Amino acid sequence: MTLSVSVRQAVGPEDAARRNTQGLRDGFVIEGLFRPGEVNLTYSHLDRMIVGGVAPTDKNLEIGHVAETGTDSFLERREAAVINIGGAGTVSVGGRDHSLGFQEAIYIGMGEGALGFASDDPATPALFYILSAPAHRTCPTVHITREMARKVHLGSAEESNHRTINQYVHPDVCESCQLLVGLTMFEPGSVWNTMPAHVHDRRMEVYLYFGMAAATRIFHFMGEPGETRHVVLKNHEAVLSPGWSIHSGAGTGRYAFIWAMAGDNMSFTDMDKVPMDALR
Ligand SMILES: O=C(O)C(=O)C[C@H](O)C(=O)CO
Ligand SMILES: [Zn+2]
Repeated sequence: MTLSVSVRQAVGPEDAARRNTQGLRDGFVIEGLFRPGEVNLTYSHLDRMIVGGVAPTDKNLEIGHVAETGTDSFLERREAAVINIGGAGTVSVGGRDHSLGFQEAIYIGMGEGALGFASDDPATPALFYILSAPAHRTCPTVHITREMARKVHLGSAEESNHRTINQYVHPDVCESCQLLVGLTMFEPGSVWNTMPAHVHDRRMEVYLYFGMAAATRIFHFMGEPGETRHVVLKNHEAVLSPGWSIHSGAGTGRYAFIWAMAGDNMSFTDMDKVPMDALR
């Protein structure tokens, strides 16, 4: 089977607070995203965000019909973004090929038809990370380079959170209906992301952690501010964040992460900051 889809129902805060470690992972953590030669999608009922990984080897892979969307083709009523975090590869959109190098992205507008994926060299396969949300109009498909991303510098070495947020799918870079996508990178020695923490009930969010050594782990914090929990994540694991949950992490070593949001508005800065005294 080259295409598999798993469905995640929405989990509320009271339910999450009662779950043990495995229960939290079952509800929120996405493991095994990049399986060689496969397309692996998770359909989340949080704003109907689809989170996927495609790792082509010697054969090209395709996303055409996805039964869970109830439409003839995957993008009939959806938009998507793809970021490559592996070797060089090609994404075919509506019959046109786009070469994507490491950390390059493509925004794909609604109605573009089937998507094709290929690696330039099966020995160093491309790792295409996919995010897709329902759309209400077609925005132009745009190839987004690392240079095009809007940069926001945050934090400091003293607070161990000196980092740059690279906003790839953002109104200042390209149009989209509801997707906002970016990639956060750290200065050496900085390990904390998104602390002080925030919530945004208007939008869900999903984090994919990558660029980690095999033994590195992320302690990812989630939950309502007064009822926090954590999950321990390794390289290439993603975690879903409902609007009511903080989403913050600390790494035991070097890492980067891709964040993506969908929901009621497109305002990256629309966040409710959580005062330190409110965290428990
Ligand atoms: O490092 C950070 O802080 C982030 O990257 C935060 C995310 O972009 C986010 O949570 C946006 O709502
Ligand atoms: Zn956020």
